Amino acid sequence: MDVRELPESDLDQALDLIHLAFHFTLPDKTRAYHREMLRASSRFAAYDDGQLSGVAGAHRLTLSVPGGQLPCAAVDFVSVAPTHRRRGVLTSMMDELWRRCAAEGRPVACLWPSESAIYGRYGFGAATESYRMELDSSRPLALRVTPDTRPLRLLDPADVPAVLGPRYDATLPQRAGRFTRDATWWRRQVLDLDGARSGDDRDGFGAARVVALGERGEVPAGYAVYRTRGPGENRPGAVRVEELEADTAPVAAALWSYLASIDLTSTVHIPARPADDPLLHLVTDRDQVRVTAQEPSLWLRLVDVRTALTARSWAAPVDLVLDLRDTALPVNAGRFRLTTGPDGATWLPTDDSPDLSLDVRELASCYLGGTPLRRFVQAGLVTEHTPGAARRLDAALETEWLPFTGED
Ligand SMILES: CC(=O)SCCNC(=O)CCNC(=O)[C@H](O)C(C)(C)COP(=O)(O)OP(=O)(O)OC[C@H]1O[C@@H](n2cnc3c(N)ncnc32)[C@H](O)[C@@H]1OP(=O)(O)O
Repeated sequence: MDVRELPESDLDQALDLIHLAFHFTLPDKTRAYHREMLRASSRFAAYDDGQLSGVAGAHRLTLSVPGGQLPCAAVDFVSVAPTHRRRGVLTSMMDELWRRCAAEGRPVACLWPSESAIYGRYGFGAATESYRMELDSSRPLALRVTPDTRPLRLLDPADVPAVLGPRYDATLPQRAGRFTRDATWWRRQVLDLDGARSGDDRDGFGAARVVALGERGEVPAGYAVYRTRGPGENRPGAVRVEELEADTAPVAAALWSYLASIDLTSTVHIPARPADDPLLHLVTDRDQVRVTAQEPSLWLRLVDVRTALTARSWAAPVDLVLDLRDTALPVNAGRFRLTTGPDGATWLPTDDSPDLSLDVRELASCYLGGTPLRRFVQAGLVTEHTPGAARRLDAALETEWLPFTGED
């Protein structure tokens, strides 16, 4: 299997393969959108005797991590021809991904798997979690916090990147697991203004609306991106909240009150919120909000473990020896002393006996401050040789807010 750069001349053939593998029949504008995304990515393909049999691309994104940001390969489009499955094509393409990450200086890679069973073997671990929620808005939303009384206004979608871009950027240090955005990303990925991303298939929900809170001319103290669907024969009118940011609890209270009181709607669908969303505590009647699913969202791979560990900030000092397994990228494996402090961390090879033995996959799951390492000790996946070592490492990894990735 020959894995190499996917040339521009093979883009259409690669799209055919992607749409075949994912069972997609898409309108022309969505195909054109996929083509542009694939063309702009770090793209590569597997050829069997000259025949295209696998394809993958990595978007060149920047991921927020605790205390900073890292260049990230956001893996997408992974497709293997049904005639070539389970012959190691994906494994060969992953090896190409590691080479590209090293060449492009991307210490981390991430993805949303189509199936959770696929990527753990390559050292990816679920690093952020999201809650799917539903709010019953058939009755007034009662809250325990008085909503901020500053005005709400609907933004013209064309103004959103300029008005909300800086506001969104300000959230990056607060929550790990997010991507930096440019104006195109706002327009196409977040707002889907031309319907190309969704292919206009939005389950009856209309165009993106954006409501912002704050005085005109000021950076909004909060905003929500949402869509609405009027009542139908067998279903009530509904609001779908795609993104919501608020500086304070009263700002969040004002935005949720607005979303729960839109005429001709009686349900608010909330597909993805952080597990520590204050909404769950703001409501007077907790039964008014139901968590309908709790699911992993972003899967992370520490491709260059040393760079990743030394790039993030740490909440507490530790001095621990970790015995790290990494079968897909043995260059990371071995015994290392992790020393953290207010000025950062060092990760140095050592012969000292380990306090913890773990796989790079579990380290990735803990890296953004999501799942505590103790959970993996309890699950028998991480070995704690020194009692209390996992608890100490958890204290150092902890972040004020849980990591969250709202977009896929
Ligand atoms: C980020 C994204 O783009 S996610 C999208 C992934 N793509 C899809 O789901 C599209 C449809 N599926 C496909 O194209 C292919 O089946 C792929 C890409 C999932 C797998 O490609 P393959 O070339 O068949 O994988 P490959 O042969 O390298 O398999 C390597 C190992 O992973 C395992 N594996 C592969 N796919 C799966 C799966 N869906 N579930 C569980 N295990 C899997 C194989 O059994 C093999 O295990 P082994 O090493 O123990 O023998």
